[in-house]
Amino acid sequence: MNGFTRLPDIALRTYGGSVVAANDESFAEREALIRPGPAEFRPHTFGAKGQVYDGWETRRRREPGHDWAIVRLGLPGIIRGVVVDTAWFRGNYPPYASVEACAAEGHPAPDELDGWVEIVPKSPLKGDAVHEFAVTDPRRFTHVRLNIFPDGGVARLRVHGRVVPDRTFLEGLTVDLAALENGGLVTACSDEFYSSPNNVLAPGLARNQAEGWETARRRDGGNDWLVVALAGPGRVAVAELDTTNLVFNAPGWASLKGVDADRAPLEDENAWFPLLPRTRLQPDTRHRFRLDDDRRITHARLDIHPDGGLARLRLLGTLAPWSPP
Ligand SMILES: NC(=O)NC(NC(N)=O)C(=O)[O-]
Repeated sequence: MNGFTRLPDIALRTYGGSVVAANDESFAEREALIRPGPAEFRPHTFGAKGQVYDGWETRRRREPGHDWAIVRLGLPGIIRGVVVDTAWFRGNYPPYASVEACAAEGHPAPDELDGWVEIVPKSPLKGDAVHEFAVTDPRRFTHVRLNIFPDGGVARLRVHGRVVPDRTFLEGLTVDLAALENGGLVTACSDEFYSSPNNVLAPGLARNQAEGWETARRRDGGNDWLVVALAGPGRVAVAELDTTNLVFNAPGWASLKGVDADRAPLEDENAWFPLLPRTRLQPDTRHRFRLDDDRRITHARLDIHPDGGLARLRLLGTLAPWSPP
C-alpha cells in the first residue's frame, strides 16, 4: 500500500464530489465511481441491460476510440495518488487506464473545462484488482478525468491528496479551522484500529459509528489522542466534540491543547497550552464549548480518556491575517 492512501479521498461523494460527465454508462452508472466503501457484487443478478455491477461500466465498443468520465473533486487540492479499483469486473475490465486533471475557477459546466494535464500515464490494468498510482504534479486541481482503453468497467476511483482551499474566501470569516474542506488534516494519532481519525474532520454529520473515528479498547492505562494541523494559523473560539453514534464506546472525558508551530517545535511539550480542560463527555451527544484562550495556534491536540473515538471535531475560529513568508 502506498503512503498516499492515508491522505483523504478528495473525490468522495460524501465530501461533495460529483461524476459530472461520462461519454457512456450503458451498463452501469458513472456515479458509483466515487461512492464511499468497497464495491459490492451479487452474482446472477441480471436486469434488462445485463449483469448488475456496483461501478461504472460502458458498452462493448464497436468503433475506434476510448471511454472517459469526469469527476469534480469535492475538496480541491494537491493530488498525491489515484486508485483505480476494478473490483468484480473480471471479463469486462478495461486493459488500460490513464488519468488527467485540470484546475477551474468558479462553477464551470463540464464542456467548459480545459487545460487538462496527464497525471497518470496510460497504464495496464488487471481484472478485479486495486491499482495504486502515485502522482507527483504539485499543482492544485479541481477536476479529474478517468480514461479507459478501449471500454469496460471500473468499480471505484479514489483521488487522495492534500486539500488546498481558496484562502481569500475564508479570511475574515468564522469557519471550522479543523475541517478537511478548509485544509485541516490529522497529522498524528495514537490509534486508528476501526476507522480513520480524519473522519472527525469530514463535512456534515456522521451517519453511523464507522463514519467517525473509533479506536480499539485500551488496556495499558494510557489514553488515545490525535493532532490536527489547522487550515492555517488562527484563533479558536468554539470547540465542538461530537460523540454521536458512540453509544457504548464514547470516551469518558476529553481535553484540548493548542500550539503555534511557527514559534516552537511541535515536539516541545512545554509549548502546548490548554484550550479545554479535562471535561466529562456524554455518549451520542454534540458537546459545544466556548474557549477562553484566544492565542494564535497552528495545531490542536485532542486527548480522549481512556479510548473510544469521536464522530466529529469542530474548531470554529478565524484565520490569522496572511503575511508573505
Ligand atoms: N453488465 C454486463 O452484463 N456486462 C458484461 N457481461 C457480464 N456478464 O458481466 C459485458 O461486458 O458484456
